[in-house]
Amino acid sequence: MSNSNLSYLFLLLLLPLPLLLILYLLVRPRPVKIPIKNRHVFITGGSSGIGLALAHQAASEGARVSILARSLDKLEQAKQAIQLSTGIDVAVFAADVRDYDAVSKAIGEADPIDVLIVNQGVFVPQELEKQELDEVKFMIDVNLMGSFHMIKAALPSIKNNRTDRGPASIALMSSQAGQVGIYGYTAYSASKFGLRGLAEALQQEVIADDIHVSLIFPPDTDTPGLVEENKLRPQLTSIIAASSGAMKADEVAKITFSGIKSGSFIIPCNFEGRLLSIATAGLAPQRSYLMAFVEIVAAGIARFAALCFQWNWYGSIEKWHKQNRKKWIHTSGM
Ligand SMILES: NC(=O)C1=CN([C@@H]2O[C@H](COP(=O)(O)OP(=O)(O)OC[C@H]3O[C@@H](n4cnc5c(N)ncnc54)[C@H](OP(=O)(O)O)[C@@H]3O)[C@@H](O)[C@H]2O)C=CC1
Ligand SMILES: CCCCCCCCCCCCCCCC(=O)[C@@H](N)CO
Repeated sequence: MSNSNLSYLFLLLLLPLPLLLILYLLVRPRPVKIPIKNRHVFITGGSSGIGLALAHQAASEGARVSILARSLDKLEQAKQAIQLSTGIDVAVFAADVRDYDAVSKAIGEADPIDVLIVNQGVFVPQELEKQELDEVKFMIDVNLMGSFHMIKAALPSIKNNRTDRGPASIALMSSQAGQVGIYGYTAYSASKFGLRGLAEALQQEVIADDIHVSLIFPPDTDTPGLVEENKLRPQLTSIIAASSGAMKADEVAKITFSGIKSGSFIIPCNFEGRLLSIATAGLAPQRSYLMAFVEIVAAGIARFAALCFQWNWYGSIEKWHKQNRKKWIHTSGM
């Protein structure tokens, strides 16, 4: 290469630097580190699946841990399992997140909270046309209203009584189905998209109190909840959800805590999740100037990738309908 070509190459490599510098000065809220050790982590839905893995992880990182769910039996089992593997004594609270009085009572009895993880969730996949409104309401009530109840009840204590007045966190368990609507998930996706509106608005309201909001977006994760879900899932739901690789609850828990500790607003869990988060960055807060840089540079490509996924999904839907029409013609003897 000639000398002048080399200097062009050099200039080209320098081109992103001003943008990086601008982003470094620009991103809000500012970066933050949220400690976990010796602090009180309160996890809803902590007796099973992802919540239980979160409780194990928190205990193993030296946190004080509380878990809340409906069934006292499952809570006691979880408590014993965590005690056995980490030696940490977990506090348990039996309450239904749909019952605000029961939630407030639990929060009143618990120690002041430093990190609240609102993880409880229910999922009944079915086409809206077939789904009873009771089921729709059940998902909205547990996943969305239940999260409001938890946050509303816990906020005063997080704000005023937390350990050492250090930075606090409120983390909400969404789903990749809370970033893109998926066949069979009208109610579930709506409940999880709702959490994002809640989280974006809440972050602006609590930033002055040094409280930091996170949203976690896992793909299909191997849990007792997923085993139940799989018994009901429409075939197309499974086909489309398989666009993102499945994970273990332990992996999701590890990623969740590293995201919470770095104050990330959006916490993707796998490679597809990172793509999805770039494609749906929207007006979400971003503390990392490097991630902000990636979002800006990759925006066009991510939109193109999103359109490719939609092409693939609508192709599956079309194919499924064609096959089923054939079956129908066949069975009805036409
Ligand atoms: N597994 C997956 O594929 C994915 C899950 N998610 C989300 O992760 C979260 C956890 O899911 P997962 O671990 O699979 O679920 P599980 O069904 O394994 O566990 C759910 C937990 O929530 C509790 N819970 C359910 N309803 C209520 C209620 N009304 N009040 C209080 N607690 C309740 C359950 O205990 P109890 O029944 O005793 O109340 C249990 O502890 C959910 O928000 C889910 O939407 C996101 C993406 C993928
Ligand atoms: C740029 C474009 C990137 C595209 C990647 C797209 C992948 C989307 C897959 C969505 C999977 C939804 C799983 C829901 C899991 C869940 O919440 C239920 N198991 C209930 O718990």
